[in-house]
This record gives sequence, structure tokens and C-alpha cells, in this order.
Amino acid sequence: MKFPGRRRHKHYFPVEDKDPIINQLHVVDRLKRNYICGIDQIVVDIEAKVDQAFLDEFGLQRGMSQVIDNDVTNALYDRLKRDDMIDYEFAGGTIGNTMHNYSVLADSRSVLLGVMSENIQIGSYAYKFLCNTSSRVDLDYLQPVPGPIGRCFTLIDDSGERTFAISAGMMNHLKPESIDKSLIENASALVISAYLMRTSGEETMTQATMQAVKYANDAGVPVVLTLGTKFLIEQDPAWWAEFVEKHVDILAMNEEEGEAITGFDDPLLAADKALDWVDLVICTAGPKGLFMAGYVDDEKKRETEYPLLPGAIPEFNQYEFSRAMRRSACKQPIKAYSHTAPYMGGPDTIKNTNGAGDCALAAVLHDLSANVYHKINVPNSAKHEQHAITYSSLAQISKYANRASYEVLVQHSPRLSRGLPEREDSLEQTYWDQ
Ligand SMILES: Nc1ncnc2c1ncn2[C@@H]1O[C@H](COP(=O)(O)OP(=O)(O)OP(=O)(O)O)[C@@H](O)[C@H]1O
Ligand SMILES: O=c1[nH]cnc2c1ncn2[C@@H]1O[C@H](CO)[C@@H](O)[C@H]1O
Repeated sequence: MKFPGRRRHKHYFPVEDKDPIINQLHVVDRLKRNYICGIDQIVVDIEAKVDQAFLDEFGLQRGMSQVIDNDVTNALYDRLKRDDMIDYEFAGGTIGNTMHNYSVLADSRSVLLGVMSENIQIGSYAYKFLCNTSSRVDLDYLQPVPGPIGRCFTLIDDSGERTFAISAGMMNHLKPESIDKSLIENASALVISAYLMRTSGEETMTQATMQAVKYANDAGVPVVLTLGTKFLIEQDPAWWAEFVEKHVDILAMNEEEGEAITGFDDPLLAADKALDWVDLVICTAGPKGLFMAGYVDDEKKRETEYPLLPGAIPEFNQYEFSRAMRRSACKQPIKAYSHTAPYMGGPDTIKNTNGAGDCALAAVLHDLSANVYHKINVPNSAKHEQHAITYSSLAQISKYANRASYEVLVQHSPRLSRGLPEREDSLEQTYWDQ
């Protein structure tokens, strides 16, 4: 585990300091490892640039992630091939991306649950998915299926808007009995997306997800939900709000999804509303950066050293130097909020925004997981006198999340090809120095 935090520090994490007592232990026993677990519809993204006429031709609604039948899939695929329109084919899936990016950032294990074709041809989509996934992502728990994984046609127009057309294959055939109870119970987090609830007919993905969520809820393992797309939430916001309140501990969304579920278009107010249901909220807001909201015990709150910010909640960032806690762990819970602008104001040229939010979530998960890692290895550290769920403050995590998203914006794929530099020189240091 690499630790998150201030990236100028030479050694992020005191865990492996040269302690003479710890060093007496055998090297392999020295540090206990933790992992996070995610469930996804296993898909490969097939990316192409298109215009509105193209979307109309195939009956696709701009900006949505929609499931398409076999006839539309075949026609769409033939057309993309015929006109040589495919730019990239790369492993995707919102949670698949998040697990991959987490493992790359943290240099640590994550476990991905879902399905995988039992017979894999070299060059097939299943093969591409496996090849494009970090070796730190444990794929041993995937359930074999006698058919193809999913395909996600990622159609991007001139304005950068993405329209997803999903050809499901067998991606939704994960069965509840394939969920390993002890794997979930021992995880540092269970990460799911709203897409997992979009199933029909014989598809069992929703039941499998609910099974995993039950194991996690019963064991007190934080359930992290990312909302995926506003269109899904808009269909039944009340159902989603109830689901989140009952089963979810940490909610990740972008501002449109935040509006769909809370009714507030201001990301700060949406995050504040979501705190009625969960312990921690991450709301990404594209070029506006990222908002976080969470709880801290009154006696553990820390005042920011940055200027106080105006907003729908005046001076909302006052306690952003606090580490987040579960509301139930606070004697006197108070709310803390943070906002961070995009790293370096955003790149000069954005290659692709696809997956920028997934990567922000991966960074937040890294921080949560680092906290567990530190706690299981240095339980007596003064750091853990506070029962926090994050290793760093909200302000620090938001910076880290934006920094990680930046890396996705300057490359074509939603998946990081390498971790962040340990030391960042020159200009970039100003961001971390503040
Ligand atoms: N146009 C932009 N300029 C600068 N930074 C951006 C821009 N778009 C995204 N970002 C950065 O990426 C982060 C996440 O972006 P965004 O809100 O678009 O996520 P998202 O809609 O959830 O994405 P996805 O669903 O593709 O993962 C933002 O918090 C910000 O740091
Ligand atoms: O229905 C879906 N299920 C799972 N992942 C999806 C779905 N629609 C789009 N994405 C995924 O979202 C990522 C960007 O955030 C893309 O990589 C795409 O694969």
C-alpha cells in the first residue's frame, strides 16, 4: 500500500518506518494487508466519435447509458466497422475502472466480482478486458459464463458528451451464490454502481448485488455506491433515496446525478442533503472540481487554514481539515464540507473526460483503505484515537481526487496506465503546498 496524502512528502506513510521491534518480525508477517471489493457488469468500451444523426439512426438518446438489443448491436457494430470509426477498444465498466485505478494508485489489491467468458479466444473482448486490467486487481472470483461479456459502445460527440449503448451479453448473469460471504465481510469496502440494478428477465445481477450488500451491511463493511447516470436515478428518485438511506454508507455522484436524487442542482446542497442518508458524500462537478461532505465529532473538528468560501452554505469549508467519521461514531456530529478546483485548473487539452469521476472515486477509496491499513498495522497510533473513516482530511482527499482525475483527462482511456509520481516538481507543487 502506497499512502495517499501530501505528495511532496518523501515518505507518505509511517507504517514501514524502521522500528526495531517491528523489524524483529519476519518480513512476510510484518504487515497485514487489506483489500476492497467491487461488483460490476464486465464490459469493454468501444469508443467512436459520432454526430447527432448517427445517434438518431440507431434510436439512441444523447447523454444516456442505454441497453440495446441484438439487432441494434449488430447494426451499430457493422456500421462502426464499415466506416472505420472505432478509435479505441479498452476494458471499461464504471466499477471495473474504479477497481483498476484504485489498485494502480494504491499499489494494492482489489477484488472484482462479475462474470467472465469461460472460453476465451485471443483477441476477443473477454481477452481484452483481462489484458487491460491491472495485475493488482484480483480476478479469481469472477464467475464463469458460457457466453460473451458486455460491450459498451462509447459514442462521443463534438461537445464531448458521451452516449453509452450497452450490449449486455452475459454481463448480468452473476448469481447470488457466487458472492463469497467471507470475502465481503473482510473487505475494507464494498463498491457498487446504480447500473447493477438495471436488469431484466432472467438476469440475476441485481439479486447478486443485494446479496453482497446484505453481507456488507451485516458485517459493518462500508458500502460505497456510485450513481452512474442521472437518467437511471430520475426514473425513481424516491426508490434510490430509500435504497441509499438503508444500505449505503458512502455516496459518489456527479452534480447531475446529485440533482436527480436530491432535487438540488447546487452540488453543495445536494451533498448536504445526501448527508441525511449516508456518512460521506463525493460530488464531482466537471470543470468546477469536486465537493465533499461528511461528519466529524465536534471535539475532533479542525479549522481550515484556507480562505473561507461563500456558497449556499456560508463559509461551508470551515472544518474541511477534519478527517471524516461515521455519524454514529460521533458524540456530537457536525457537518464538514470541502470544495477543490480542478488540479492546475484542468489540462490545456482534454483528451477524454470518460471515467474522470471513476478515478476521483478510486482516489477516495485509496484514502479510506489506507486508513484501515494503517489501523490494522499500527493500532495504537495516536491517529486512531479518533474513529475516523478516512486517513486524510476532506480538503486533502479532494485535492488527491482531482489530481487523479486530471490524469484521466490527459489520456484516452478511463483507466490509469501508471500511478502518480511520488514527487511532483515545479509548478505542480503549488497545488499540494497550499
Ligand atoms: N472540463 C473539465 N475541466 C477541468 N477538470 C475537469 C473537467 N471535467 C472533469 N474534470 C475533473 O474531473 C473530475 C470528475 O469529473 P466529472 O464531474 O466530469 O465526473 P463524472 O461525470 O462522474 O465522470 P465519469 O462518469 O465519466 O466517470 C472533476 O472533479 C474535475 O477534477
Ligand atoms: O450500464 C453500465 N454498466 C457498467 N458500466 C457502464 C455502464 N454504462 C457505462 N458504463 C461505464 O462507465 C464508464 C465511465 O464512467 C465507461 O468506461 C463505461 O464502461
